[in-house]
Amino acid sequence: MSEESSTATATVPAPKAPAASEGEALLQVHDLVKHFPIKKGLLQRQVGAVQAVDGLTFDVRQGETLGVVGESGCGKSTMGRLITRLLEPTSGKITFEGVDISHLSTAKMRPLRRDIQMIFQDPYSSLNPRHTVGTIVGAPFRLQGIKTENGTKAAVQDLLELCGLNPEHYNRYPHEFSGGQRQRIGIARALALRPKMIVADEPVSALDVSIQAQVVNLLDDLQTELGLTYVVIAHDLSVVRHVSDRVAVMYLGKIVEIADRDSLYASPMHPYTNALMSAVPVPDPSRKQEHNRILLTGDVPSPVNPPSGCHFRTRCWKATEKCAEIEPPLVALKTGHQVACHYPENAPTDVIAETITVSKEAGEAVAKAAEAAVAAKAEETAEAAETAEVAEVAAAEEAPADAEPEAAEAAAEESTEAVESTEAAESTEGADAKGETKS
Ligand SMILES: Nc1ncnc2c1ncn2[C@@H]1O[C@H](COP(=O)(O)OP(=O)(O)OP(=O)(O)O)[C@@H](O)[C@H]1O
Repeated sequence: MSEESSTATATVPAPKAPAASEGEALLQVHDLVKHFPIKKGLLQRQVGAVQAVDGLTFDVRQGETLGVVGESGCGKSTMGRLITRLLEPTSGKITFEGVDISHLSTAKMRPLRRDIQMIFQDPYSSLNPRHTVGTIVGAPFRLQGIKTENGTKAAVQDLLELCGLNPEHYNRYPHEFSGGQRQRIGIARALALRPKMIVADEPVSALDVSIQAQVVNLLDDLQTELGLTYVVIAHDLSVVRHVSDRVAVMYLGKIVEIADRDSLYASPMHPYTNALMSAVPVPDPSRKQEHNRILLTGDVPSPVNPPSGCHFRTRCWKATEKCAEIEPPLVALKTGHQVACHYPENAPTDVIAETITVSKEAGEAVAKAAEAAVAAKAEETAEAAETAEVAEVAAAEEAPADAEPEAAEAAAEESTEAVESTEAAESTEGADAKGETKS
């Protein structure tokens, strides 16, 4: 970094002292679930749910980059929006620096928005075309009511410089920039309040390959310079390999494998991870012979009605009856290497026998719990159906809007989500089109 820019960055608020030391968990996620309700009919009764995220448990350590990979629709973006609290979780716990943020209200989340920021995939739709770069990057200061030493303009120009943009372009509009430059503007905006953690959802997939490397390198440099913690969501395994310290592989709302990058790439244990890895092209023709390509058949099943047991079993060449009956728990087969599979590959042989016993016991416990849950659910559904019927009759006879408690509740839930999501989008001033359409 030039002398000029290092002097300049001094006007931006100084980074807050990290509360967690190196290697300690900054973010802890426990059994996180997000089910989007599917509603039908005049009364908008819930007839099912998209199980986008279905029980995620993981940590993000101070200063590391956790890469999250998986096919389209497996719940990566939903996970990202949950941990930045752009979405309200259905259940589970999210702890940031020891504080439970799972169900914090919009007002209580506001100060925390300074610490957790998001970079969106599409630099074309995440920047307001009617605002100048100065307004876009300066928005977080305005929204949080922060006064900077030499004024917002100087702070914004420092941020532009930090992200490799010309500070003179302060008054330009997004359409005057290329895709890579726009993503840099998005990064500058995310950095404005010196966050501790940044969730980057497919930060380079909308960019040309030549530009991708520049943006990845910029993220790398900023991490070193500012001590940032990243969660990088991507479907490109080479990008994830380059940026990550640890990698989590997701399939249909669940983490199927999580490990240190080198361990995961050298000896992937879950058949799904193996299949993903084998799909990466090998540039060296002499190594092509030994490269066994695993072709996955079919599509990812619908998250509305996922397969029983192991979600991957319908596409897995190793699946047996056991996989349909018992959901494999995520267990550590090596230090720092967890996998959820009854028949893991590349696992140390001494731990396999042990794991099989553990997973059998855990599986039995899960099966028992599932049976109990099904019985409880059946009872609950019967009760709910009865209540709904009574409400429907009352609705038909008297005041229709007031007499449908379920629908009213669901609407309230949805509007809370919409408010949350709008507020969050505001905090970054990012009109993220995907979020707007989905939420
Ligand atoms: N607001 C929503 N309402 C209903 N379903 C949703 C909503 N948001 C996401 N989904 C569904 O949840 C599932 C997971 O979506 P998500 O976008 O998290 O997956 P992804 O792995 O990020 O995929 P992609 O890489 O294509 O964005 C999908 O089936 C999607 O259709």
